[in-house]
Amino acid sequence: GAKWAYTGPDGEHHWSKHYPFCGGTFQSPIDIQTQLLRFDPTLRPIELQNYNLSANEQLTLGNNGHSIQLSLPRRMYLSSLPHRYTAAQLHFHWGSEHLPVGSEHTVNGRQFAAEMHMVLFNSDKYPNISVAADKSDGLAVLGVLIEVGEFNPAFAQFLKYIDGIKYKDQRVQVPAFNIRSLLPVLLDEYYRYDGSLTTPPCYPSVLWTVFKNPVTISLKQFLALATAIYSSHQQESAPVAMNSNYRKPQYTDNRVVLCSFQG
Ligand SMILES: NS(=O)(=O)c1c(F)c(F)c(S(=O)(=O)CCO)c(N[C@H]2CCc3ccccc32)c1F
Ligand SMILES: [Zn+2]
Repeated sequence: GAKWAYTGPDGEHHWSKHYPFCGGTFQSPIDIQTQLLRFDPTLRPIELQNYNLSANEQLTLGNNGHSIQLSLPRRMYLSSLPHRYTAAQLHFHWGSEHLPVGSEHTVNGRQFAAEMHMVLFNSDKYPNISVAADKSDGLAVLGVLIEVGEFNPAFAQFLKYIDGIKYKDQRVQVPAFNIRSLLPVLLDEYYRYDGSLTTPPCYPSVLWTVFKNPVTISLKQFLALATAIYSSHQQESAPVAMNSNYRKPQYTDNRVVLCSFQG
């Protein structure tokens, strides 16, 4: 499809020219206003199956020009939703060295340093993520807010390989690890709403789950994300640093954000 970016003439205010859904409804991310949340007692703790991967298995870590993404094995899935959602990939959104705020979802207007997204597709109904991507019940994304603080040994498991994916379309194989360790401790405290992909083609096909509790990474780990990655190919003369790869909050309109917790 047509190229898009986070700034300049192909930036987010121009996405809808080539990707009409980006100018539509049910868009993500949004600002989560905690005073307007509705507690829903039917929201069960998130349950991931087969996330404890063994080190003799390998995952593909890649730079797709918009983010860094880690492939996930198809045997990993979410079992706590009405349909089985099978894992596809996880990727990140972050700020820049000089502006360490880069999450997509905000909470009461507060933007966090970064955000991790685990993308899953409805494998009860669709054969793969590409077919599921534009179906209203096609995708589920788990969002994890990231703050700068304590060193995160789980993130280190793949961050130590990012010098191999500095440029667009580079990929490396990394030893698999326990993907659960990337998620917050409490999987029963989250926000839930209907939204979209936050990148073109912005399909309104995502059941969003954003965990209430952030995880932390160290400043050094944040800077690795914000300074070591380029959205340009290696052979290009002018390297373009990949940072601030986040879409701004969209209109909530009359969507109600549910929450799985009280108080
Ligand atoms: N923030 S987000 O969760 O909405 C989101 C992204 F931010 C993002 F960058 C990607 S991508 O594939 O890495 C690049 C552009 O699609 C995807 N990729 C998904 C979307 C559709 C699709 C189809 C095949 C493989 C991956 C994806 C995504 F779901
Ligand atoms: Zn994302």
